[in-house]
Amino acid sequence: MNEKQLVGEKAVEYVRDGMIVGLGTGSTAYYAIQKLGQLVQAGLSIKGVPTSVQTENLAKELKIPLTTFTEVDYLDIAIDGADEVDQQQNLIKGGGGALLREKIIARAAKQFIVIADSSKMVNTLGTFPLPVEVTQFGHKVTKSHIEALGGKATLRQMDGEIFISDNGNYIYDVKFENIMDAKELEQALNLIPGVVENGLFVHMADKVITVDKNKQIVIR
Ligand SMILES: O=C[C@H](O)[C@H](O)[C@H](O)COP(=O)(O)O
Repeated sequence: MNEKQLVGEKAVEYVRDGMIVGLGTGSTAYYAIQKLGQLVQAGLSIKGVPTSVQTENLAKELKIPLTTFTEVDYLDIAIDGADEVDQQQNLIKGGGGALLREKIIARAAKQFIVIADSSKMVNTLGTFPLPVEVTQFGHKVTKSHIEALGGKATLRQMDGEIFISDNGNYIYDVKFENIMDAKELEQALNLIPGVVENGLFVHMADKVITVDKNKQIVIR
């Protein structure tokens, strides 16, 4: 079993009957959702809230019942991947472009469980360019304000076109040298008009499930 599957399936052990479950996005969350699909087929009763259209489609294929924030105002648990996890369990997320819905869902969850293979564990955040979701309107001006904070911003492209998020926004991937104060940067970015959200998740993870050098699961 690969590391992503190991951590993804481990996280599902925290899901109990009757829970409202935030369903993450990406190649690690995929394994958690697959496992949840199997458990639902075997009789587990849950309702999922997907963090992206991609995950919504996957959950529908697997016949996982879904709900929305018009019906619920909190979640019991959310399970999601990360692009980087530092030693304080702060995260960079959004490599798949789902950061906005992911952050709303993580914040609404009583328990936020992060699943990360060993390649995601870092001392300091910032090797992975930080995704910043911005409105299309005025995005070049917004970019210059983002870069004034010290990073180099690149407008995300996909298949030769500008990438558009599930919320209809653009994403800039911003390379900072080292992110020394994640909380300060998270707040400074979100104060810029035109920035909708950024991929820094500070003090949000309740548990990180990863794998050590001996391929043993580590929960911290
Ligand atoms: O927008 C995408 C999400 O933040 C993902 O959780 C993150 O990019 C990690 O994805 P993966 O598990 O595919 O590495």
